[in-house]
Amino acid sequence: MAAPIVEVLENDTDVANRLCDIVIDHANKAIESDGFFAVGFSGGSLVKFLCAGLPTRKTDWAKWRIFFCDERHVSYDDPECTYAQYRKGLEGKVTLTEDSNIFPINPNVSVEKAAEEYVQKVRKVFPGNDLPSFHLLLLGMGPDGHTCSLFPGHQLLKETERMYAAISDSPKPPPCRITMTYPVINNCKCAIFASCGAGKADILQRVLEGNEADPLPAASVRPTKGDVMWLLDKAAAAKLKSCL
Ligand SMILES: O=C1O[C@H](COP(=O)(O)O)[C@@H](O)[C@H](O)[C@H]1O
Repeated sequence: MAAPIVEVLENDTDVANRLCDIVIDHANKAIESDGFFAVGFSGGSLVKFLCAGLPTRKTDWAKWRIFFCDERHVSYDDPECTYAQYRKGLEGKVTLTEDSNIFPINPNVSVEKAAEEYVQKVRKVFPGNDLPSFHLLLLGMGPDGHTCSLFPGHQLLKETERMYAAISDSPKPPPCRITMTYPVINNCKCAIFASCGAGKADILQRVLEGNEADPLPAASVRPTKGDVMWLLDKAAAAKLKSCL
């Protein structure tokens, strides 16, 4: 298991640019070697970072297979819907076709059923693989150390079987979501976190340097055969001893 790679950039614009450059590089290499690019998108600040820069770069969007690392169980017209946020941000710039190159959850069934259905969608893109290995997961981290919809102290941190699970008691609203779990997260080829702002500084220090006995959710993202990278702005990195 490789140690996390940490890059500190001047500000959030530089983080977004660097992130988009790296994503496109991974995408084009995966398309060349495997014929498709399986990527997990997160919500929150990642939406703005990716929508700003991805459309200006060259890639074959038809070969992308965009899944969600987590998603809120709300209708597509709800402003909390991550899928809708990406659609809005990329509209008119990138051709996104539902269940062809982008895979939303089904909000019209129960959250448990939506998680089960989503596993089937993932399986279709990785036929024959018991545990898919995404080319890239793009992750955010909340100020409590959560990533995806895996929250500190939640029982889903112990999930070992299902690759996506439902959560109905998310401490951050909305309460009902579906989320990737560690078995599939830590089977990815590469995971990249992008975190910006002074509000993340304390928790980042704990996640990256805390060596805690009961690690925060973001600290448990350690792909067994892949890399984990952190792209930070100076404000978020301000309390890292290794960056002083
Ligand atoms: O609720 C969520 O929050 C996390 C972190 O968001 P951020 O805005 O603090 O970067 C996000 O990664 C996740 O996808 C989302 O559902």
